[in-house]
Amino acid sequence: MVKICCIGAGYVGGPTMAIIALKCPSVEVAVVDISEARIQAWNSNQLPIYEPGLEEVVKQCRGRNLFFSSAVEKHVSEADIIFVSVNTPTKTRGLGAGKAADLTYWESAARMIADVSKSDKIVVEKSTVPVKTAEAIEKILTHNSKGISFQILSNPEFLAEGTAIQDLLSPDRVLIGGRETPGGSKAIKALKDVYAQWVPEDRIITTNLWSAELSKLAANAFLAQRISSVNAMSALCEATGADVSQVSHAVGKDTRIGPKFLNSSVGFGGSCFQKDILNLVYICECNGLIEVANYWKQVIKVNDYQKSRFVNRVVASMFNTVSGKKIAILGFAFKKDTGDTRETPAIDVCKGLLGDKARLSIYDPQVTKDQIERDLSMSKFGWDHPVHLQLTSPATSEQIWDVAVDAYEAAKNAHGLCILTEWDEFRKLDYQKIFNNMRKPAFMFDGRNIVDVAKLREIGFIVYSIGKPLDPWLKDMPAVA
Ligand SMILES: NC(=O)C1=CN([C@@H]2O[C@H](COP(=O)(O)OP(=O)(O)OC[C@H]3O[C@@H](n4cnc5c(N)ncnc54)[C@H](O)[C@@H]3O)[C@@H](O)[C@H]2O)C=CC1
Ligand SMILES: O=C(O)[C@H]1O[C@H](OP(=O)(O)OP(=O)(O)OC[C@H]2O[C@@H](n3ccc(=O)[nH]c3=O)[C@H](O)[C@@H]2O)[C@H](O)[C@@H](O)[C@@H]1O
Repeated sequence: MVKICCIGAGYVGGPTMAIIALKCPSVEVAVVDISEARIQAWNSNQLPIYEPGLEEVVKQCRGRNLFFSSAVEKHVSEADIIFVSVNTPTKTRGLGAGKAADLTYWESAARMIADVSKSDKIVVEKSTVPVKTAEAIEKILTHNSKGISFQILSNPEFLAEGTAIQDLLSPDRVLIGGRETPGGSKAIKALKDVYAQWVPEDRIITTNLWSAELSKLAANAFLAQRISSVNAMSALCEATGADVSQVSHAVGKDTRIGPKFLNSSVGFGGSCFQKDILNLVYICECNGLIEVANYWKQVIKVNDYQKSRFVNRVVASMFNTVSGKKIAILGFAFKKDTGDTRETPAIDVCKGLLGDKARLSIYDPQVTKDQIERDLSMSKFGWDHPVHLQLTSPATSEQIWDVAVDAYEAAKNAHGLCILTEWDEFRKLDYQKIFNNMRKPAFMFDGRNIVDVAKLREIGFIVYSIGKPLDPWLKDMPAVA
């Protein structure tokens, strides 16, 4: 029986291994983590992450051929194939701080694999890593290898949160990179055999190691670039009276461009886009490719611009001050159908409004108060470390934000309402009821373009919706970041 061990029981390790266990009943899969709490949660009825469809898959396989354990060394030493899916945060100190990937967790996992292995292993990079990481990992593994053979493969993950199960069951492609040697080819075949249990052969792409590592960074950079492109257009739409949804639709009809990923928003969030582009920028700089680095840097600059543009719109519309005013924040997760808040644009928007002394009432169907508290007190990039190693600054004594049980409570007596996540339930709210219980004039700032602007204006709201023709009220308000 093939034994697989995955180091890192997170958003990638957990769901990916659950699907492998589901589709390969003859493979034994152990998912291990240094965080005891996370492993306990995976073994409980309250999984540590929210992902539609995940619970059913875990329940079906857990205890059969899927195991969650904190006995890291035991499972690593017994495995034939070891996936490494640990955090690869942005460095906060030293060389490359603010850009380069911090490979501390990866390196410690690799050293541990080298220490405890007694038989040949295939080690799979599942985490997103800088191109050429495999070379460094190989050195760590083969130094002191006691005659054991290690084959390194790059098998980056392309799942998106909220649709992880679907993405894993029916991936656009599975990418496997390996050494162009007989040993490398054998390892690639072994991993390919696992995926081939459910992924059609023509969707399993094999490449050399460096192409696989770089393709992952490139894919995320291209995706984020599309969002920054449409968001840049949204600012121009507001200035000219064009409607960004109409522009996206018209542009996306070109089959060479395609309709996906063209929704204008308050900015992209999530654990990877920014981190991976910063990493790409750093790699370009290290290779002396300054123009290329600057090109990709601009994707992040536009994203930051979009978030501050939104905050400025809110403040400028409300007579240039939100001091002491209650503002409802609907949605805190970085996208719908996930409880994940890593790099969510809501953090920057909330911090921007709190900086102008607003009082916030936050509601998100999947994000807890504790999480919001951590996010609003955490330093930049602090979140991307195992939970027990995260540093937060002490909460402010004067708490100027709170969490509401639902959207109606959040909006009660509020001056304004900001939609920051596109949860389906926000489309179906009784906006007349919300309007009746708000201060007047009542403002709606839709950062996700999900409300019916005409209907809300009919009710009496002053509406700002990203990239849409401006409300007459907003036309005279200077709000460019
Ligand atoms: N979240 C996502 O949607 C995607 C993430 N990725 C990449 O996958 C990697 C992992 O991301 P997530 O799963 O989101 O992170 P995560 O933070 O949810 O999970 C990482 C886990 O690794 C554990 N860990 C860290 N060092 C360890 C060690 N030495 N031994 C055992 N466990 C250790 C942590 O405790 C944590 O539970 C990152 O490189 C990320 O860029 C790639 C595609 C999608
Ligand atoms: O490497 C990763 O971590 C993953 O990053 C993204 O997945 P994810 O961040 O989970 O979610 P996306 O659906 O890509 O959304 C990212 C952000 O962009 C925003 N977005 C997305 C699409 C769009 O049209 N407009 C837009 O603003 C979302 O609201 C969200 O804040 C990629 O889609 C995955 O392929 C990749 O594996």
